[in-house]
Amino acid sequence: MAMKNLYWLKEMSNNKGEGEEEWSADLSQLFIGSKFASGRHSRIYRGIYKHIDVAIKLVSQPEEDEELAAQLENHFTSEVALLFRLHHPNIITFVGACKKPPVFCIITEYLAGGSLRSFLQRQGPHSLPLELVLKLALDIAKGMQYLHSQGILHRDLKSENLLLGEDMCVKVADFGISCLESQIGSAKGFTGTYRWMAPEMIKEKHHTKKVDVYSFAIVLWELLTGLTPFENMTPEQAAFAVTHKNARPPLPCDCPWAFSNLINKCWSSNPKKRPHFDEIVTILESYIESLEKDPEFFTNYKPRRPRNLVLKCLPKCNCRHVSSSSKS
Ligand SMILES: Nc1ncnc2c1ncn2[C@@H]1O[C@H](COP(=O)(O)OP(=O)(O)OP(=O)(O)O)[C@@H](O)[C@H]1O
Repeated sequence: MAMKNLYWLKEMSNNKGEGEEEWSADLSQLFIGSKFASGRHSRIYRGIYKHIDVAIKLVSQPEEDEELAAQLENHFTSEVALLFRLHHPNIITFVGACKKPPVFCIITEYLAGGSLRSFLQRQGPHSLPLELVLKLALDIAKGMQYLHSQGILHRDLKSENLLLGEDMCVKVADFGISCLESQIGSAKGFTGTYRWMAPEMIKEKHHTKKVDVYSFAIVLWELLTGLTPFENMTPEQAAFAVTHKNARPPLPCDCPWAFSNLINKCWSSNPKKRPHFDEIVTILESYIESLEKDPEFFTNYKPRRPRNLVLKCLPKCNCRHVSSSSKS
């Protein structure tokens, strides 16, 4: 599928008329089918583009709200520019786009499994086998590792924006509020989703790639529990609890150490303490390898103590001894 799309994309970009962008789709080759989903400002249709099964996101600009219309146009332009340059098995494949105001459309591959959120809702709480949690988490982490390697922040990572393809392969989608690391502005007036949003972003402070690592922790929690984060709160109450009470969704009491350890690091309130996706991918791959060797891995796993913690635990007299002897 990805190869096919790349081929068409290349062909499309070789035959552009005046005023058309490299990514412009040939609308005479597009067949729009029925609507199957909606976003806050969009409707998503199934369709066929040059014999490929596609999803078509149609965004209509509201005539009565100029500010919102301008914002939606910005999101569209930035989403297309970013999608156009991304090629990875865990990132949704871009097919083409069309900008004919007041209608904008983005055409991507169609992912029959729908969103991870709806999949988790269908499965019910606490029902995914840990092997599957690991596989899905690794797919997401690999997609995010690639995105960050391209200098891009997603900024709206959540189970609704993760889509399931064949063989339960997860792909990261919806780059409407993503941006280049080199162009991060303030998070003021941000339209991301509070339940998944890092505290520094809720506070509209300076933010980094690490906001995606925080959101990844919440998604990992969703995979383990099948629940909605901060379910009994409104999004605003959740934002308040996260920023002022350092609240996080409760980990299940039977949550294996291997996961709670990783989640606690990833949603740390200090962004610098959150690992990079390179490290997360390595950790998840090591878990998969260990699980293959030892089916009891999750029961037997004990986190290694950091070295400075061992020093802190030494009896005081030993510490004094160490410091006095090093002085002399
Ligand atoms: N390529 C696709 N294949 C299958 N389903 C899709 C695809 N694209 C979108 N969807 C479905 O449509 C929903 C909304 O898509 P998307 O998040 O891209 O729209 P949006 O307008 O950006 O939404 P919002 O602004 O509310 O986040 C997804 O959660 C998913 O269920």
